[in-house]
Amino acid sequence: MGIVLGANQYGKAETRVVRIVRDTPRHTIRDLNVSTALRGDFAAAHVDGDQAAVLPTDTQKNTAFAYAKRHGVSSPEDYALALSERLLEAAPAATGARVAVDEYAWERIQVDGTGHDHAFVRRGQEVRTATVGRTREAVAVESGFRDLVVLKSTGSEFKGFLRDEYTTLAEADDRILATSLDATWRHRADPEDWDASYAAVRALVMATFATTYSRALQETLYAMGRAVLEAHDDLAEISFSAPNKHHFLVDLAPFGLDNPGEVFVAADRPYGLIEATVTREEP
Ligand SMILES: O=c1[nH]c(=O)c2[nH]c(=O)[nH]c2[nH]1
Repeated sequence: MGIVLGANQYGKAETRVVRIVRDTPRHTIRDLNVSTALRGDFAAAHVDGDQAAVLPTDTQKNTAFAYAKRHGVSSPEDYALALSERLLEAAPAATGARVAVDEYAWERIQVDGTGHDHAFVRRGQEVRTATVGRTREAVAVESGFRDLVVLKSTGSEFKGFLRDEYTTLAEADDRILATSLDATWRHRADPEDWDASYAAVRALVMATFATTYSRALQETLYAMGRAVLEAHDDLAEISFSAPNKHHFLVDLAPFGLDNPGEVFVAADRPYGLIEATVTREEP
């Protein structure tokens, strides 16, 4: 039996691109981590050592910087759309390009109640993500975030679960629910404003987390997904990955203290990992 090359792709991972707009004294900043990959007919490079069709990863990195200037970064999605188009143009052997962008948010430093023109502080919350997958026929855009850490100190229970001889978990009527949420959502139409679309989905996810009584993290994920798809007709699907950051009640009885849901130990590992996609029914 012969040996053949299977699936392959190549590109430059984690190019750190920082774009400042300084046309006026009030600057803006977009801080990106950009990964590009090409796939297609690159068999000769693998099998014969022939680089004729290979657009170097160094060039892909340079293009990421050049496009931050030429095209600009009005949003991670818009930038990734432009960069993916250019990479397909530049590499005729490629059938597909994938551009994945992480964005780190900065906000203006407040001085005497106003945001400074050119001094910023890193906003330490989630990382925003955008991924464009482009072929010569089609383009798909996914937006999302990683590591949005949220917690509610009541309004969450977990009970009525299946028990067997290895089950020791006590039923919880009122527990802490905490997670470091990852989410990605797939667009079926481009919104007018990528930043506004991102902000709206993020806000809705958080509001639903806050206001939905949770009988399990599974129910919370579904509620968040349903709320997003109901409100945003332009989205096809949303997926969540949510580690259940367990908070266990500490037994303070040895110290003569009661503990009605006040002192917890935040456990590190292991953690439950709850994942779900919420999608639309086939027509
Ligand atoms: O929200 C939860 N879902 C589970 O499936 C689960 N399993 C578990 O032990 N605790 C929890 N919590």
